Amino acid sequence: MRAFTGTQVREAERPLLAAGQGPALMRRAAWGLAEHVAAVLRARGRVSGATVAALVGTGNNGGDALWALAFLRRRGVEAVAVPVVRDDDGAPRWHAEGAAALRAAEGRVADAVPARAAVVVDGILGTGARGALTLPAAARDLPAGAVVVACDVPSGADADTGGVAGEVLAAAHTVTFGAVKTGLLLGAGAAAAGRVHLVDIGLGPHLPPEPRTGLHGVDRAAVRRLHPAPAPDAHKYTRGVVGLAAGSQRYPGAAVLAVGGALGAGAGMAHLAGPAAAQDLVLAAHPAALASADGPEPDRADAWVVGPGLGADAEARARLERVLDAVSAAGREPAGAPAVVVDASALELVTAEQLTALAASGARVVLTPHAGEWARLRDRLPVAGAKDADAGGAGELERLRAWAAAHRVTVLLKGPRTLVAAPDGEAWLMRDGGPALGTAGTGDVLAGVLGAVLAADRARAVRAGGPSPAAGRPSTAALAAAAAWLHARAGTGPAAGRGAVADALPAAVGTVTAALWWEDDGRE
Ligand SMILES: NC(=O)C1=CN([C@@H]2O[C@H](COP(=O)(O)OP(=O)(O)OC[C@H]3O[C@@H](n4cnc5c(N)ncnc54)[C@H](O)[C@@H]3O)[C@@H](O)[C@H]2O)[C@@H](O)CC1
Repeated sequence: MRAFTGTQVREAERPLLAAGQGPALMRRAAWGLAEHVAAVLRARGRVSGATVAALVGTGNNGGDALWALAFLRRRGVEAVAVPVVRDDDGAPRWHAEGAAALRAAEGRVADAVPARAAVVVDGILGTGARGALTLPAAARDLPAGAVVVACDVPSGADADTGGVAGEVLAAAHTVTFGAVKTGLLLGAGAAAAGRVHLVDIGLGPHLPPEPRTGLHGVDRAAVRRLHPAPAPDAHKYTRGVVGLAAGSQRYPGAAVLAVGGALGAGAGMAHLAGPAAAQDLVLAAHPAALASADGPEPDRADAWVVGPGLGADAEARARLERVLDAVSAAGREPAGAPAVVVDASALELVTAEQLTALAASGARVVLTPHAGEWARLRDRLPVAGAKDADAGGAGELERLRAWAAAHRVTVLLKGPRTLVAAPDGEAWLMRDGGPALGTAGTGDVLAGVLGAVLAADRARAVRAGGPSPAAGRPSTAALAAAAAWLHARAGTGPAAGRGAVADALPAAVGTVTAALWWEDDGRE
């Protein structure tokens, strides 16, 4: 799935409209809308005899709603159109052909939504909305039991950003046309959209093809491609070695969680670089792990995870530097630089110069802040244009993209929904997380999972003859999204431990990864 801004969808429609296909597109959209409304009615009882009202605005969004009412009328629905704008002479100001279709189907026009309405279609505003909306009176007192189904976009939500400048009409379902709009997935727009259903109206070939536009969604099938089962002849080195600079005298537990995440996600080897206290805990919890003061040999690691439980003292800074030096040095080796995950404490320490050096080394670099770390990162390493954007919706996405581009690193912003943005603008949204993962320590596990996913990718590339960004190699942002999906499934799916405490998460990651890899040969 890839979502596009409302503006991109309007661009895609333009040649079709110029070719006179507007009415056909509208009928296709309205047909899909009517189908979804009928499904809602069926789930609640009968279609025929039910009442559906539509709040109808002045533009094509209202036109869709009028056509949908006309189609529903033919299925025995009582169809009631409520115009939200009337001219001085009292005539509704709305889509003329849509209104004619409704009249021909013997639909009604009323000033208010009847109390018996089972569904209210919101056809007030779609992608043509500009600025703040004040809800019309007819949208204020809807019958308590009526299900609101938004036509294309919930009125009041910005189809590009998900921002809501004024009022918004919250829906249980949004039936959207041509492509999922980013504003339905982000910010307040996502909250107002309810469940999103896509109706294909044939825009596919006209939408921008480049991966850096739009917003990618991640699902199980994508993760199977991005983090595939090891090759039949795989061994620990070809499955990827993860080095972890994690844990400290003060925070040894973070090392246990990060190492657990890496092992759970199937790393061939996880090797802690840390102080004695962290080494002891890691080995007690994960006998399969290695632990030493310095971690793997610089040319052995396929990915480094630096930061969980590192602390903020001079020693932490020195450990971060050691990892970054090792990565930059390895960048000159034939095998190229290992990937780096910069997490937790390391996000508070890393400098702009270090990020520049990492980018120059050719390493895949992913920073994994949560909201608080992201705010501090932006303050500490500011980027022009990325500061004042509206943080409520896709403003956040644009800010992430701008920051990632300026520092030439991929950023994974974790939270109930996780956004990933790459320097070239490629962006991913992972929506399967949620509050179950909002406890201390889950981020450490994610850092380890991401380390394993990046390490496996590099090890595959080395085997294939070199880690240069050969065609067909997945993007860093895609790999980061895959790691976030594994982590979210582990925290929220059937594999999640009771109470969803981070301590149980690595084992759940193992269950999810094993199911992903071996399900076809019955080893689940
Ligand atoms: N263009 C196309 O090819 C297709 C468009 N479709 C529908 O058309 C919609 C876009 O239609 P339009 O471009 O006519 O735009 P809309 O119907 O979204 O809104 C435009 C109207 O709303 C008014 N308006 C804008 N902002 C307002 C605000 N803040 N408060 C009050 N009134 C405001 C404008 O003055 C204008 O009259 C899409 O969302 C979709 O539902 C579909 O029929 C599919 C095909």
